[in-house]
Amino acid sequence: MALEQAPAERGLFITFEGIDGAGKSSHIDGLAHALRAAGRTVVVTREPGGTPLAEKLRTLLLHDAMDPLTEALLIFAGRRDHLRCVIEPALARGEVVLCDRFTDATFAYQGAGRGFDTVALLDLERMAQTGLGPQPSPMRNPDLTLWFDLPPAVAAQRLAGARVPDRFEAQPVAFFARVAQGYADRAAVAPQRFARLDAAQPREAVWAQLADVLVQRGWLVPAAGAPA
Ligand SMILES: Nc1ncnc2c1ncn2[C@@H]1O[C@H](COP(=O)(O)OP(=O)(O)O)[C@@H](O)[C@H]1O
Ligand SMILES: Cc1cn([C@H]2C[C@H](O)[C@@H](COP(=O)(O)OP(=O)(O)O)O2)c(=O)[nH]c1=O
Repeated sequence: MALEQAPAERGLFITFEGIDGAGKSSHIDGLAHALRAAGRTVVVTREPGGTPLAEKLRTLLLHDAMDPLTEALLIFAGRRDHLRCVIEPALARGEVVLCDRFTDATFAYQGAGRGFDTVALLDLERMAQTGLGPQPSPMRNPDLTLWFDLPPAVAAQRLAGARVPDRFEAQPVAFFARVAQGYADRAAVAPQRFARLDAAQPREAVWAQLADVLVQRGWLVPAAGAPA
């Protein structure tokens, strides 16, 4: 779908979520390109990571064994640094932040996947995502979460042979079934924020769904002659 300039200029925080292999990374650059073509300044970033400190934590998280609380604390420590150093400043400048995974991944992987206490995660979420600027402000949450929903067996097939698995990707399909349910649970409590994409469709069809979500929100408009 071809897209052209949209009027909105406030900062936008858009996250990409789904189990490993769901197809998130395949579409982030495409959306960045479409938004830039529409006149927006776009920051593409990821979690765990996104700052020098948080990237160091990412390396530890993806490769070193640790207990569940340590894992959760490192994830939120990196997230706060990422929010303070990258995400909040970009949003304050009116830019679009596209982030490959954010807090929903923590509820899905550490909470549903590993069975870590969800109430503790809610506390950590509140602590890490508030008090980020000089003025009191509500907890920072994404404006939109693009949820790439794909059956775990299909994701496993797509990933087989595609790349060397990290500590999370090496988990069995049953783990990803719990993670997928974790995403579904998060989506159920924030239906306005979540947009579910049927990620089992071919790449072009997934992109068409994604672009349509942005068009429906008024953040992109279809170019003249392009399908609405
Ligand atoms: N819609 C699709 N249909 C088939 N294969 C896909 C599709 N989207 C992505 N892939 C492939 O699946 C694998 C995982 O995609 P990727 O975008 O890296 O997923 P993620 O970032 O969610 O882990 C890659 O080999 C990619 O080329
Ligand atoms: C953000 C986040 C990621 N993860 C996991 C999910 C992924 O398996 C892994 C790395 O995420 P990701 O960057 O999506 O990996 P890749 O680019 O290799 O697909 O970290 C968590 O367990 N909790 C979190 O809060």
